[in-house]
Amino acid sequence: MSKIRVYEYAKQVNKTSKDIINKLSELNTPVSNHMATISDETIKKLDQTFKASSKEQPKQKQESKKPDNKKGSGQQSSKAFNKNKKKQKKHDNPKKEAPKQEPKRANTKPKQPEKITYTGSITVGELAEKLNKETNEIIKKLMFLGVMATKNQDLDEDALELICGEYGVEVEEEVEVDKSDLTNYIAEEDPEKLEERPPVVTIMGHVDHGKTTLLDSIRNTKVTEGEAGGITQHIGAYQIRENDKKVTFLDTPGHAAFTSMRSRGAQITDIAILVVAADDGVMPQTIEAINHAKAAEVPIIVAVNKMDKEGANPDRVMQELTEYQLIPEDWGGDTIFVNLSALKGEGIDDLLEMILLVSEVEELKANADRLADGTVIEAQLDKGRGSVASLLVQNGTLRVGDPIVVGNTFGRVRAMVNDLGKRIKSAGPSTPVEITGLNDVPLAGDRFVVFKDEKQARQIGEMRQEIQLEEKRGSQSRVSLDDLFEQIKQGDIKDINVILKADVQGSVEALAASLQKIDVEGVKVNIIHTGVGAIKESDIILASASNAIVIGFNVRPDNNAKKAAESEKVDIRLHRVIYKAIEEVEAAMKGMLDPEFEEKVIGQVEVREIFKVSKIGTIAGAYVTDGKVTRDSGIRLIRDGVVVYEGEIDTLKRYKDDVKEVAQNYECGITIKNYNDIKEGDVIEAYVMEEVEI
Ligand SMILES: Nc1nc2c(ncn2[C@@H]2O[C@H](COP(=O)(O)OP(=O)(O)OP(=O)(O)O)[C@@H](O)[C@H]2O)c(=O)[nH]1
Repeated sequence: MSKIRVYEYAKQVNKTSKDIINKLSELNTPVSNHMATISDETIKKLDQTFKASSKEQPKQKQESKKPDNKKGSGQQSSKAFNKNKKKQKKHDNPKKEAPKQEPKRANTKPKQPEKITYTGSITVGELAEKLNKETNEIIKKLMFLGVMATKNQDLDEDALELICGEYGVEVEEEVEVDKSDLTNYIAEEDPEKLEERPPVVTIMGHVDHGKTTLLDSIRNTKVTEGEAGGITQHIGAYQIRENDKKVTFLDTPGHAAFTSMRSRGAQITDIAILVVAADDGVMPQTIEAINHAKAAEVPIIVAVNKMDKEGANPDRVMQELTEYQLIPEDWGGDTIFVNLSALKGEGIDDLLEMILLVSEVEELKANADRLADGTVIEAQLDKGRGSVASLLVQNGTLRVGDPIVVGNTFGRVRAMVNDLGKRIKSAGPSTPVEITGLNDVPLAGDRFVVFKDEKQARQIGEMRQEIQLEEKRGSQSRVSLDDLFEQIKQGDIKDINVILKADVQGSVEALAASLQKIDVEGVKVNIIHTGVGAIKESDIILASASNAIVIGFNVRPDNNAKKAAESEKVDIRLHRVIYKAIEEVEAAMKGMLDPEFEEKVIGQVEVREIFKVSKIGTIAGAYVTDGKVTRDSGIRLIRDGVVVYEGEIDTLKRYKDDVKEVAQNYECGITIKNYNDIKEGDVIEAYVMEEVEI
């Protein structure tokens, strides 16, 4: 028998959940609430009490519920009743009708639906409507069940199930299908058709520990061995053959690419090779790599590299790694360690053997006999070929001519090339290929799905493109230090969001603290994310999502981050000196608050006479030769073509009157603020500052 919950049982025997709970505690099998499940044995005991009399139940229920009807469900039935008796006269009192309702009851019952559905969430009021009940009745029932809720409150799943259970109504959440979601178009797997597939391997480890050398070494010894005549083609991954089995290596070493893929929801790695140099031991990026692999729940094989070097100490590496729960089999753990020299090509066979072993244990499977889906490894625009994307087929078989949606792009697979530069017609699971034929360039980590029908692929692709465009349009234009002023002026931003990456934690903290102290007229720096290490694609995605600028201190963006920053239009600022970084942000903020002004000369005045007045200073008796001079204009005093003073007008008079401006061909008296050394023959140039339209 399947599990039954207290409220379900209560419903079966026409009792309240509370009755059942009380009975259960009497039977010494107490339960915590109405949702508790009851065992078969307990059910038997309950049956003895409740089912023995259940034959009489309906009658009993009707009788016992009679008084109730007036308060609770009675209201509901009166509503239903009124609905059924539309022609009934208005002055009819439903209460009076109550006794008459009784036989009619059976007819009104279908009014309560057998099943209700909802999407997302449902309020008490909405539920009442769906159940065809009065809201008050639902609220009361909920109270009785220990749930306090008002009409407009959302009900959680438990409460919803509970109350619908009380009414004997089935409830189901309707999940809205997102038509643009590619995963909806991946057909359900037929387990019968699953077959072993090659593992996909990523090589990770600390800088200079030999990741690239190892990748090259494997490729050189293994690829060319089997496939003579091929010309190595960099498509982001390659495949080798060992003991008649294939292994796929992603050839962007390091965990940056691995993580940026993961941040986009793509999980393509089956096995991580952790390269640790035997002469150097565990280093910061070794630990990062371990954490990334663990977070992705990918099995790790440790490759202790540079064994040929003097000072190589594999035991030390093993010892150090025990701290991170990577314990060799010899020491009672389950981590595979392989000693090798990538440079000399020694130990490579052992490593491959171990990869095949782990992959066997992992039981990696796929179905080649279906439409393909997988992930973009990398993509770019090629001048001659247009959009070129390297894809890893993860399931199914990809064929030339297939209608395909890749991320927000779509098309038909026009040409397909493998890692040896050979044109191929089809590619099965775990195969990396490079394709052309897409209408645009997708991003690394994007998912691809093949469609049967080209029309549908186009439709879905266009829908996805449209959504992406909408998102772009809807999102604020990106902040950049260059146009910060404009955006603040328009009231678009109040805080400047910053993502901070630095080489060491100390710098992160110092820079973050200083940036946060900047306050230019209420506009502040808001640090939304900090981290140590290179600027990664995930930083850019975060910046793009939160309209932030990225500041890198002694670090640089990796390639994926650069590409993403370009496409997402995220402003990256790189610095090597802390105060310069602070200065730049502060200057941009001040710049934005002090709008740019441009000087505009409005007139020329000739000094013709000088009057020295003891209390006032020097007054220039002058004549406006060109334009005009105004009371609030700035002035430049020019003597023999040289600016001798720059300042402001103090007083401007015509005869004895203060005036605001004096026009061309008029005489005036001028004093200059804080300056008395005016001479006959000087020229006063008057100018104003005008705000520049940006
Ligand atoms: N002696 C010796 N040197 C090695 C071995 N493997 C790699 N090296 C050397 O170590 C240096 C770094 O190797 P890479 O393969 O570039 O290291 P990496 O981990 O890819 O470095 P990054 O790409 O900078 O992270 C190079 O000078 C290699 O020649 C090895 O097995 N033995």
